[in-house]
Amino acid sequence: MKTVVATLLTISVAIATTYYLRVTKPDGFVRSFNQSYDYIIVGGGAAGLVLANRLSEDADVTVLVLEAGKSESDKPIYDVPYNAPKAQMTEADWIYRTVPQKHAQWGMKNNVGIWPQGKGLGGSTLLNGLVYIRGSRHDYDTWAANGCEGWSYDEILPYFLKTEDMRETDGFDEEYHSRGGPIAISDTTKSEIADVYFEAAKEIGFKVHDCNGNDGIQDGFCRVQAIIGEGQRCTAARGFLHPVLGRDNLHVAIESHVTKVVIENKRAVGVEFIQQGRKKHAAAKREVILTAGTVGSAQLLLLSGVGPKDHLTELGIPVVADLPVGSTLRDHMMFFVKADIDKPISYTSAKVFTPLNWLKYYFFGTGLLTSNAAIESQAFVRTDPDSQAKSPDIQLTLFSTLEEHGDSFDHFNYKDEINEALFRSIHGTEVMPEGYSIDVVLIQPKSKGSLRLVSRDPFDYPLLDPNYLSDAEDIKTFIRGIRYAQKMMKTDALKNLGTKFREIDIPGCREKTPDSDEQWECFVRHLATTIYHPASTCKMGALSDPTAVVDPQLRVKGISGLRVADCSVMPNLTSGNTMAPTFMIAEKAADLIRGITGIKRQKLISELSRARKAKSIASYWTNDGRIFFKVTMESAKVFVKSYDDIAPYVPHSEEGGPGQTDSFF
Ligand SMILES: Cc1cc2nc3c(=O)[nH]c(=O)nc-3n(C[C@H](O)[C@H](O)[C@H](O)COP(=O)(O)OP(=O)(O)OC[C@H]3O[C@@H](n4cnc5c(N)ncnc54)[C@H](O)[C@@H]3O)c2cc1C
Repeated sequence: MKTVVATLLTISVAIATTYYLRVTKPDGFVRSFNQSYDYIIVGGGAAGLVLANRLSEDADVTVLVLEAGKSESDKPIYDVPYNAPKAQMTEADWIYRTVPQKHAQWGMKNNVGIWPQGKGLGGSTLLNGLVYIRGSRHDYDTWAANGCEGWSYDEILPYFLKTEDMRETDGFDEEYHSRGGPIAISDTTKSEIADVYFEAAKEIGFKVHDCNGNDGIQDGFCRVQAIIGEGQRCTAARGFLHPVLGRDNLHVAIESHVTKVVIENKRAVGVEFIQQGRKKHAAAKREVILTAGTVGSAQLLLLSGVGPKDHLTELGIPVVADLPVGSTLRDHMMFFVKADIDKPISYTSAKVFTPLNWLKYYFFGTGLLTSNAAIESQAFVRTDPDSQAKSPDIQLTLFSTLEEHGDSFDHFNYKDEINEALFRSIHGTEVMPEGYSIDVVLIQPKSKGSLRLVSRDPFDYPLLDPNYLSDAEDIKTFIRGIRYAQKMMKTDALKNLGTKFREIDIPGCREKTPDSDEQWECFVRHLATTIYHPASTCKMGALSDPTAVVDPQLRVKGISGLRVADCSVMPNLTSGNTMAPTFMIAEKAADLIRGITGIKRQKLISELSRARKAKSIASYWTNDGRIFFKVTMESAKVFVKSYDDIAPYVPHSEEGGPGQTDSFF
């Protein structure tokens, strides 16, 4: 009897300890403050926590992070990858809304769409779809060509690598992936249906590869990589903050809503914020860094007198700097096409949310709950055969389920009759149907919108007008994307699963000819929604660029001691989801702030030392005045500014001398 009790006791203690270790997180948040800090970071989201970690590496500087939301440490539910959609519309979501849209969202109540954005430590990494995709070489080379010096693909790739802790070993290419960074990246789960997508992709001629590798040329088909480690979501808080909460020089304050940047004589000297109903102030000795996201950072600049003169004057806000804050809002949109199948191999809530899967998740980090909402594969396509486009314009994301948002109908603000038409036959059934969804995403939208204040009250949500589908080109691209999705569904591989296209039957489009472009346009204008990637409200550009708010060092033009370093600075949307690029922006920002001109230099030094060991450089070539070299033993593509840097390591017998070019690119 004693042995049985002892065994049961030991098992219980083991279970309790495992559970505790997996679901509890450190706490280290301050409610009392110093008078001043070297750096004040506004917003503890994806970007803010990168900066908190990197800037506080230097023990001599003091850093304060102010986050409006709570810590997520008491909400383990955010960590479960399959729960991603359920984290929306909770207290970790600002639940913004768009203004009524003229050209889109016709199927939504008052043409108003809901815009989730994360609130709490981790920001939108608390509730996002976990997809880790960097965008294309062309995105960044275009940024650089348009005046953002230092932001070309070759220059920013090392910052992607710096963030990453790649957990996969299969096909791991060290030129494009690395281990040991703060954010765990794993391949998503691989259901039986995911294998079939690959067959389908090959059938229609997609190149199957790593969309985060391949020299930044995304075109093709790939598994989805996601911010998952040990089966759990690796939020920015888990990756960047928790390991450094013990640093004495880093203070993190939650439930601290920043209401204004204090700017004196064109210099940011501190911030005002409200914590638990009390107004507080913190002074910045060096810089205030805004990382409050695309909505929050722009809103704060406007409240602080930085923005379009007319708009500020209208609201009675004294103008500190006349800049086009909020004038170039952009967002990606998505549209789902769905198919039923007759094999029981897709995800359904009934199959996923079982007691056994919860046990597997909590104790072993395995099972269906570790799937990021059934998002398993993706394709990047240049759909326009006539265009000279250098990168894809459509992303197809394959969800191995028919359920978009768990079992909720409310996420998109669709009218009741639309909800009925779209979801009743999926969620309102006793046996949930099997199938898959192809999410067609417009990754290079031409439509451009705006963000404006509604009042001087910092707690009033701003007017968010993405102006979706106002550019007719966007509709054409969407329809071409839908045709690709149809093409995939018609492959033998997917037909063999019994693929049956799920007809869309919604009021407003019934009179259109079935499957005509006109009918698809009608569907898209009614049903397409945000895919939650608003960006570009504080656009980066050359000092001379009248559309830019920050310069390529991310400094707000005309104001010293103030930077913006989050998703809002993107000059243009990247081709894919925006979290990985935001991590990269913040990694680079940390170095810009610290005066490090780029880890390109560090990488160069280590590559040169490898070359020294290898005794030679195998080959080199030039491109746009830059010199690239390969060492003999390992393939390492690095560029240097001058031939002199590599000359000592180039053997005399080697072909090519100064000035010789090679058409490698
Ligand atoms: C539902 C959803 C799904 C998504 N899915 C994906 C995906 O699968 N893959 C992907 O790559 N990207 C995805 N994204 C986008 C991605 O998460 C964001 O682009 C990224 O997190 C932006 O980082 P950020 O630092 O700019 O802003 P955020 O991460 O949103 O952080 C901003 C932080 O600032 C805080 N803040 C705002 N205002 C104030 C204030 N006045 N005072 C103090 N704090 C403030 C906020 O509370 C928040 O914590 C998704 C986003 C959402 C919302």
